[in-house]
Amino acid sequence: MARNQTAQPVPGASDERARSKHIGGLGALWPFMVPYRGLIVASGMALVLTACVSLTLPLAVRRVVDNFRVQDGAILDQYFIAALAIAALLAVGTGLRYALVTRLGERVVADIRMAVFDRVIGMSPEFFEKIMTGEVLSRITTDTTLIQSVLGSSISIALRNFLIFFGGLVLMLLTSGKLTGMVLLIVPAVIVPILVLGRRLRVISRENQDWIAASSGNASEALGAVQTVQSFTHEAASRVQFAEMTETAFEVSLRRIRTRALMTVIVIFLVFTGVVGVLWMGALDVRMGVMTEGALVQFVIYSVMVAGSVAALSEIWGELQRAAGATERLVELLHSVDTVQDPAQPRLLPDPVRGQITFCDVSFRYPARPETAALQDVSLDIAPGETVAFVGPSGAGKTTIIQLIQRFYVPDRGRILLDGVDLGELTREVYRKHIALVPQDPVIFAASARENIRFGRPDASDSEVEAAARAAAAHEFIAALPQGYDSFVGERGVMLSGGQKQRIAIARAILRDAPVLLLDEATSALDAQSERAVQHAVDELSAGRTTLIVAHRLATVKKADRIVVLDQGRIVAMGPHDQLVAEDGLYARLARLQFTDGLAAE
Ligand SMILES: Nc1ncnc2c1ncn2[C@@H]1O[C@H](COP(=O)(O)OP(=O)(O)OP(=O)(O)O)[C@@H](O)[C@H]1O
Repeated sequence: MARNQTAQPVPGASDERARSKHIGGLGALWPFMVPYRGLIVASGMALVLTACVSLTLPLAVRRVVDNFRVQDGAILDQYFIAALAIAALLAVGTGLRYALVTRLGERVVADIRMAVFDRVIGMSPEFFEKIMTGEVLSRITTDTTLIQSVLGSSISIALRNFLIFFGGLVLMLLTSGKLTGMVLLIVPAVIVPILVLGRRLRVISRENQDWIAASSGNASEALGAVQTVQSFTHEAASRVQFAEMTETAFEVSLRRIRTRALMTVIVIFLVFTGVVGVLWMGALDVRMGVMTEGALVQFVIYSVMVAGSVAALSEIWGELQRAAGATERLVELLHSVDTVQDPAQPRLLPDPVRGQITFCDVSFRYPARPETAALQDVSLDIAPGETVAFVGPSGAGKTTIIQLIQRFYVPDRGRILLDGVDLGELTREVYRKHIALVPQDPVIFAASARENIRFGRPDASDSEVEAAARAAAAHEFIAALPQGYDSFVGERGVMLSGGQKQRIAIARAILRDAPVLLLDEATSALDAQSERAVQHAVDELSAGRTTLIVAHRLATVKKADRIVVLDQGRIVAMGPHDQLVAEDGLYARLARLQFTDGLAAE
């Protein structure tokens, strides 16, 4: 499979992505958080409360230890009760913080998901030429999940650990300046190997993930096309490819395991040596009466808390960076500018819309192919109710005409008018209500037959849906499905034949009941019976509407009021079938070659 090459991880590519992630990128989340100020303040308060409470716990422990040998047991009881009260406060505060912060994370991420989808669903096709739908989906799901975990926990954990780190350090100093000094001397000895090995570990982990992603990409491609793989007996090769990538991922993870193990040995050894050293010094101080046992215990607890907060912060830092990158990517989507814009002050269409379509000197190049003109100086006036068939060799610009009429792109020069109003002066939503499209490859959604037809007009009643299906010659086969109109037709309509899908698409367009009909005929030949059924449905649909057909069938072309012959983006001939055949130009040649039922049979 040729895609294999692209599936290979590019060394350093993800590093590059990671490095560009400045944690400041998270600032872009702020506008999404502002509406929930109350929640933020409440979470902040719960957070500060729990941090302060946990810092007081060692103080209570110290009192308990120092009063072990006091005769009056009531004092000891008091300190234990105080410790219990602190623990209860800590428990409630932590639960509250969790509930508030998680809710904030979920809410903000739901808002971001909706904002991104709202933006993307309205973008014109040029946007999707530059970005793959898979990428948009991964941004909406994976990137927002990262943000969710950051907002819903990491940020609050980071803040709490900041508080505990500084608070704990100050309290350590107050407990024993000498021992704190010792700890501060030991810290660099532990931190340096963690930093060095940690960096190596990150690089290896990323490489490992790249390989896993590549191997699953490879597997999903092979499984997605499993029938093709089996038809070409490519299973063995696919197995080898997948095994190689998986083994490589395993070898990389072995390197990760070795580095991690080494790091664990070094860190545990250094940390415990340090702890033993400090305790030793502390014990000497206690023996000499410079320090009480309780103070030593208090000091040890603070050191553990401070060390724990440093470890937590170092872990969370990477997550914050990843989330910052994710935020940047989402914000990029949110701020992407659409090449097609609606006017600030749109005009209205005359009521009722008659369906006159006019092309005035239209020239157009696709933004992705600026060197070739897809349409050049096209002028054409289509009367209300007229049926016009567009024919021409492949790449002549037929589909481009249909795209421009839907205003998926804006012409470089010239104007396109509906009932005398320039499309640029209308909002796309208003204007497209007057258009019904039957695409070449009918899109069927993973829903019931009824819902698929109702897509044409969501407020249509069941009887209107059925009437449309009858007119499209689709009623009979739908009624024969196991659950009739409620039958699920499978993802992309896999449970339907080509002709059935087309008739559903036609029923959808009939239901839409728009004055302008755009029909991109399917190129693939249907059997004679389906062909007749589809043809009948098309006749029913186009009656009384302005109809533009990209035609591939002789029957369609012959029925059209007018045939427009396109070649290399220009109109080269125009007229009814007989006249064009008599002229013996491109049309006559095309007709002989292209139309499946051929002129020879005439
Ligand atoms: N999205 C696009 N980006 C860049 N170029 C495009 C795009 N879509 C079409 N083209 C180019 O524009 C020209 C006209 O294409 P168009 O799809 O209108 O042809 P067509 O007459 O419908 O052909 P066919 O009968 O094969 O469908 C072709 O040269 C094509 O390669």
